[in-house]
Amino acid sequence: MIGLGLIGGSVLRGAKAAGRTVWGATASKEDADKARAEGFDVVTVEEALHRSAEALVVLAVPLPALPDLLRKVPAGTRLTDVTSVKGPVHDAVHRYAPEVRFVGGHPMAGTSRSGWGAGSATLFEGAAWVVTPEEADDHLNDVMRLALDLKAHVVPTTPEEHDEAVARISHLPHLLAAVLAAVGAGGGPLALALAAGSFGDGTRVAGSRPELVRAMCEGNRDALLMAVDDALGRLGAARGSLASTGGLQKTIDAGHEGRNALVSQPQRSAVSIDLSKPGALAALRNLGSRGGRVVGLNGSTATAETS
Ligand SMILES: O=C(O)C(=O)C[C@]1(C(=O)O)C=C[C@@H](O)C=C1
Repeated sequence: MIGLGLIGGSVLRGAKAAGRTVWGATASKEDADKARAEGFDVVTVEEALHRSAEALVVLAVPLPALPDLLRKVPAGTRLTDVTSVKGPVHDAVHRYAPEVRFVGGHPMAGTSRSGWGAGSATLFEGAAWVVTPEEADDHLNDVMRLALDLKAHVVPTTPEEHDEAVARISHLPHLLAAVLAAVGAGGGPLALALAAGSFGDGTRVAGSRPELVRAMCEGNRDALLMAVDDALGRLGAARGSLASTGGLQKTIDAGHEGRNALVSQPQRSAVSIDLSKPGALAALRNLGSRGGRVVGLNGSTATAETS
């Protein structure tokens, strides 16, 4: 594990709790000291990469730190990551570490707190863990096994589809939370004194570390711009309705439907995917694109649920 912040620290703790042999490395002395105090084996980044020949290496560093790190990764290393954007990470791996074996990863869990102290072994329980494989092979199986050990379910897809989806459901919400928090605070002390559930829920992630949010949003610029345009179009229509034309109900109904689709439990059917057969990669991507997920792995057979 390289990077021992919220996500890296949680993967390290969860993997240890699942009975794996783990070690971590971080450039942050503060996170390293805290992890060592909890009994974790923390080494230098160089030592972690040196030990990496037999290990699955998880990179949990912010996107801007990846190129320098990737240049140091030995050829043949089995690598995954937890970065919230996938297209730029795949591009960086192809460019700076073309000889490594890489499966992109993104666990869909977090809190607005950061650093080793905010992590927990159970952070990923019940969460979606995206994988963006370029091949269906033993390395992909190892990455999926890690996610399943941490009690997440695996959603396989392509980097492009991932980036478009998370622009809508993660990066845009962070921007909207920032805007909403600023608008609310603009109402002064009375507005903040009255703030209750809706303001608190809608602005929670505005409490995240600003530089991490910026890196996340800028890392997915193109897809996020499209999501922002969609949001501005809807907000503009809502404003027009409110100011003059009527029809506000349409905007609110569309939101109500979107929320219902999120909270309603889809009917899921169980399927098996033989990962040793040609066509397994397409079958996995197809599963994920339709909202399905892998929930178990037995040898080279994935147990999956379609939605
Ligand atoms: O729950 C939170 O605090 C989060 O922000 C988690 C969240 C998100 O839901 O947008 C944020 C970034 C991660 O890459 C995945 C998930």
